[in-house]
Amino acid sequence: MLLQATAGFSSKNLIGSGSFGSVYKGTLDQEERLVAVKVLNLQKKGASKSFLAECNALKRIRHRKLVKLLTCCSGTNYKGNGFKALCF
Ligand SMILES: Nc1ncnc2c1ncn2[C@@H]1O[C@H](COP(=O)(O)OP(=O)(O)OP(=O)(O)O)[C@@H](O)[C@H]1O
Repeated sequence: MLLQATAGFSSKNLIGSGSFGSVYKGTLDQEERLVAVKVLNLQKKGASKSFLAECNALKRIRHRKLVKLLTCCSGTNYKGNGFKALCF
């Protein structure tokens, strides 16, 4: 779903990058909802920890000045490599 939403994590959809990953613009098909998808670079030391910390902190927070965390996604990709992403 996220692969489709971001046109295969295309560089055209890349919004920015931080210490632990890249953020892509995406559109969720069904609702045509515009989202930001942060894909963690699991090669970076501390990326998994950062993912968990961000999930845990943001799932509980609702604030008009903070983007809403829609979902967290953790698993393996089609190559069998770890994949972690946050969807805002
Ligand atoms: N929800 C979002 N909507 C739009 N752009 C975003 C969103 N989240 C992040 N970005 C863009 O992607 C960039 C990278 O974000 P990311 O959260 O990975 O790192 P950061 O918080 O900027 O830096 P660091 O990881 O070093 O603390 C941001 O600087 C911003 O330009």
